[in-house]
Amino acid sequence: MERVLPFREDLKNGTFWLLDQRRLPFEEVWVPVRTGREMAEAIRQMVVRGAPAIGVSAAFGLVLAHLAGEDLEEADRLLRQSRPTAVNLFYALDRLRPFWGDLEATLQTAYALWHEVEETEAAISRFGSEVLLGQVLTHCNTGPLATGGYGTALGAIVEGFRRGRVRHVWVDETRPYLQGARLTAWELMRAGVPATLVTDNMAGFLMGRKEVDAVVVGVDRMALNGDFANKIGTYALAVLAHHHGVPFYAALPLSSVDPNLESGEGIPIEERPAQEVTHLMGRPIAPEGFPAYHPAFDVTPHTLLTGIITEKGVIYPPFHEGLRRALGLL
Ligand SMILES: CSC[C@@H](O)[C@@H](O)C(=O)COP(=O)(O)O
Repeated sequence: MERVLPFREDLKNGTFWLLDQRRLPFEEVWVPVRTGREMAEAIRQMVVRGAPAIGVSAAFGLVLAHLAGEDLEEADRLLRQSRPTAVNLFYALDRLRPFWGDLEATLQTAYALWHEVEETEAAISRFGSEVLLGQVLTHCNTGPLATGGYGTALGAIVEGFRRGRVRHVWVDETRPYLQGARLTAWELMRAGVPATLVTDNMAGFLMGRKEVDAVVVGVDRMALNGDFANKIGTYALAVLAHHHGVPFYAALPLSSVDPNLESGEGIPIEERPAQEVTHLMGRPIAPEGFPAYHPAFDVTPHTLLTGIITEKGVIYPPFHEGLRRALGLL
């Protein structure tokens, strides 16, 4: 089954198209983006989301700013402010900065970033498929829609199914934004992988019944010691897995590691509008005006991790050493 990518380029017409992920799986609507400012707004509003996809989109956002004759410093600033947690956004913009004076080089770097997403995720899928077996539980959405490539955690799951290792997937609905119910379920259905949707609070029940052989999730930003930020709810899942002795893996490209952070304490956590908690798909589910809190990510300490699946292989403890070696810092 062909994967659906979150974007397609039409730069000769000055346009980068985004598949509006807010409307999936009900409607497939493509949104044209023509400036860096528009791209920053699309990222903020989660038309496109998922750490690697945000990185590639931001890179093309800067290309659009170039083409549209915008002030690049301003476009770069707006893009950097769009979403704070996924480090891929900053990684991509940092990679482009040296080439600002040269449109062709900026463009080639944006394509290179996209190509690297594909290459690294093919490897992550391969390495990840080798450690997954039986029934796997995943959280949020980490498939092609979240990356522009094959996916990280979901890439490993789909490859594991193709190799006859993964038998069935438990899909966390992922409150409050429902990336699991809306996007992961859609992608697994298209890929023909047997899967069942559960609400986030069912994981403990399933683990208690020995219905989960492994948990695998994606990453928005990992520190050098292996602590990592991912979609809110990941930490609770890791604690449950630890309690039940269920292996817990994080899958990521090494570009999602922030080489400036020694531990997870310094990871900025995005706070999103309370309305995303008080409303479900635009409909209220709480008394009008009732306060709500919406941290969009949480930080899982590395002590709860079994292994880190990267494009260079699976890293096991001690993570600080393995990560530094993989990054070429040792
Ligand atoms: C391969 S995507 C990894 C993460 O970006 C993913 O798990 C996640 O948390 C996405 O959050 P989102 O808020 O939908 O951008």
